[in-house]
Amino acid sequence: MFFQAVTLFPEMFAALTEHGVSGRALRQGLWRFDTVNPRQFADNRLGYIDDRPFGGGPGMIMMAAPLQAAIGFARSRCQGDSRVVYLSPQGAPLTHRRVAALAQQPNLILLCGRYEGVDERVLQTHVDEEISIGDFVVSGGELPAMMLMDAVLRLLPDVLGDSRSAEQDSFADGLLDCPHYTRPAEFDGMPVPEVLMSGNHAKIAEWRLEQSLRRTLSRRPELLDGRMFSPQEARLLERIRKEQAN
Ligand SMILES: c1cc(-c2cnc[nH]2)ccn1
Repeated sequence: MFFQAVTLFPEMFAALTEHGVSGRALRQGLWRFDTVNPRQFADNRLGYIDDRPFGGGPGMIMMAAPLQAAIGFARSRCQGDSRVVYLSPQGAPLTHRRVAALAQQPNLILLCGRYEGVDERVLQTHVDEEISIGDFVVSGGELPAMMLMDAVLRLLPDVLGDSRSAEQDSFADGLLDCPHYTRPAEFDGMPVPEVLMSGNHAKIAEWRLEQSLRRTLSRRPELLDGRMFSPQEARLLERIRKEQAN
């Protein structure tokens, strides 16, 4: 996977490239990263890359030409297909399913806007999809881009070192994750659920699945809409729903 970020703040991406699982994987060569700063493509002496919005209104808009040139340069560095993603509150919500699809791409170019946004004409001609990480506005696309990158990188082979971790993540099976515990066995007078100390791996797995179903049903019931259930999941759901009905 070759990630490129079109960004006015390339140094922000150190959060991913110099730290944690993603930084280690980068050093191991499991993925590649580079940035392109639109300011180097400004077609004026002072490096302007934004201007006032036609029609008036607050703030500035990023101009189309420097962004188009930056995206073109990023694409020229890709071997094979590349996909351009613009991070914006107007985009389609990022879900695990979308992350898994993006993880299949060899080259992803992430366009990070600043100011009040970017000229619509570059979105219409050079962006393949718009993605939102939530219904809120932040100062720019860089943090949303890093969240998308982190979620994608966790799904790449060998990045986590233990593939079970990604499978256990919330949403990996369409359910919220179960509760987790570690030492001490009693903390602040609160014990660890006995089943987790039993050494019975089948019972532990069933307890964890039941907890995931309970948590999903109570916190995000819409995630269960249209989802297929295994016989074990259906049995556990039936038991939970009966219990809640009484
Ligand atoms: C993706 C991008 C953004 C965003 C980009 N620039 C300001 N906010 C917000 C949510 N999801």
